[in-house]
Amino acid sequence: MNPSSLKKSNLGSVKASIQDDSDKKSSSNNLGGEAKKKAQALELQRIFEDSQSLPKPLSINDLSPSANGARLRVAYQGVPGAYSELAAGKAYPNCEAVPCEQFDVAFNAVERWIVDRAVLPIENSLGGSIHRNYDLLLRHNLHIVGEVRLSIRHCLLANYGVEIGNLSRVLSHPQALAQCENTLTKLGVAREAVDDTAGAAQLVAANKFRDVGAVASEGAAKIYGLNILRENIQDDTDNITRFLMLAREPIIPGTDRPFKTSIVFSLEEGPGMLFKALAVFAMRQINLTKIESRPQRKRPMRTSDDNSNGSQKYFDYLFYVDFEASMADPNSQNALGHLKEFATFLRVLGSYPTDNGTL
Ligand SMILES: O=C(O)C(=O)C[C@]1(C(=O)O)C=C[C@@H](O)C=C1
Repeated sequence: MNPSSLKKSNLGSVKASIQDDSDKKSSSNNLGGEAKKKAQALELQRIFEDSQSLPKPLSINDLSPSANGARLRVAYQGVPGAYSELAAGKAYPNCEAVPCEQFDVAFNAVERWIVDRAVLPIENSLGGSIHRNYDLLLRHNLHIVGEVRLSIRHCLLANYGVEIGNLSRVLSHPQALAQCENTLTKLGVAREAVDDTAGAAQLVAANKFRDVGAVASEGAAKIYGLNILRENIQDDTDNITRFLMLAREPIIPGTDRPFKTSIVFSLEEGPGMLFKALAVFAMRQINLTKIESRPQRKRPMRTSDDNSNGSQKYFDYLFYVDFEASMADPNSQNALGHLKEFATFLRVLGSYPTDNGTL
C-alpha cells in the first residue's frame, strides 16, 4: 500500500464512524438535535460578533499612512490661513493639515508619529533662507522626501472701516515683512514681527485694532473676517517660497525624472578647502542649486596652530548644498564618495523629485 492510499482509507473510516454516531443520535432524539444545532449556530454567531470588536492585526496595507481611507496628517507651522498650510495642501492634496506653534514642534510631531509628514519653508526668492529650518534639519532625524514651490501674494489687511491712512503699525511674519519692505516703507508704518502671517491677521481681528494692519494671504482675510486694503504688496511679483516635505523614512531615489539631493558637510580649515569640496561636483558636471553655510552650534570656534602667527581661532561652519542629481545615479555616488575622503562630516538629508510644476 502506498502512503496516499493509506490516508484515503483512514479518512474513509473516520467519516464512517461520524456518520454512524450522528445517525444514532438523530434516531434517538430528532427534535433535541435540531434545537442543539440552532443553539450552536447562535453561539458561533455571538463568537463571530465578539471577535469583530477585538483589535485587528496590522496588515501590509496598514503600513501606508493613507490606508483605510485615512487622510495623511501633515504638520505645518502657523495657524489656518498661513502660506505653509497652502503649501501642505499643494504637497499632499487632500491631506489633513495640522497647525503647529513652532517649526521644532512640527519636526517632533513627525518623529513621535503624531503626524505623518511635515511641510516647512526653507527659502524665499526675496527674503532668502529660513535659517532655523536648516539648523533643525541637522538636529532632527527626518528625511527630505520632496519639495514644493509656492507663489506668495501678500495682502494688506485691516478690520472693516479702517483705511490705509489710519494704520500706524503692521504685523506679520518676519519673512513676509521683509518681502514687502518697499511697500511698507512707502506707507511709513512701523513693523512688528509675529509667528506667522495668519496669526497676525487673527490678532488684528481678535483685538478689533483700528490702527494696526496685517500682511497675510487672501485666505487669512476670509478666515478672520478682515478687509483687503491692498493686494500683491510684495516687492516683486515673482515672490516664491520653497518648502521641504519631511518624513520619518527616506524615499527610494529614482532616475526616471529630475531629482535633487540635499547634503550637509563640514571641512577642515585651510586654503581652498571649500573650492575642493565644490570641485567634486563641478568635475562630474553636477549642477549645484543652493549653498548655505551655518555655524556649527556645538563647536562654533576651532583653533589652528599650523599658522605663522601662532594659534588662530576660526569660526567653524556647516555647508548645506543642494545638487541636481539623484542618489541613484552613480555619478552622485562617486561625487559623495570623493567628498567623504576629506570632509570631516557628511550627511545626506534626502534625494527627492525636483518641483518643476506650475506655481
Ligand atoms: O507665516 C506664514 O504664513 C508662513 O507660512 C511662513 C512663511 C515663511 O516662513 O517664509 C511662508 C511663506 C512666506 O514666505 C512667508 C512666511
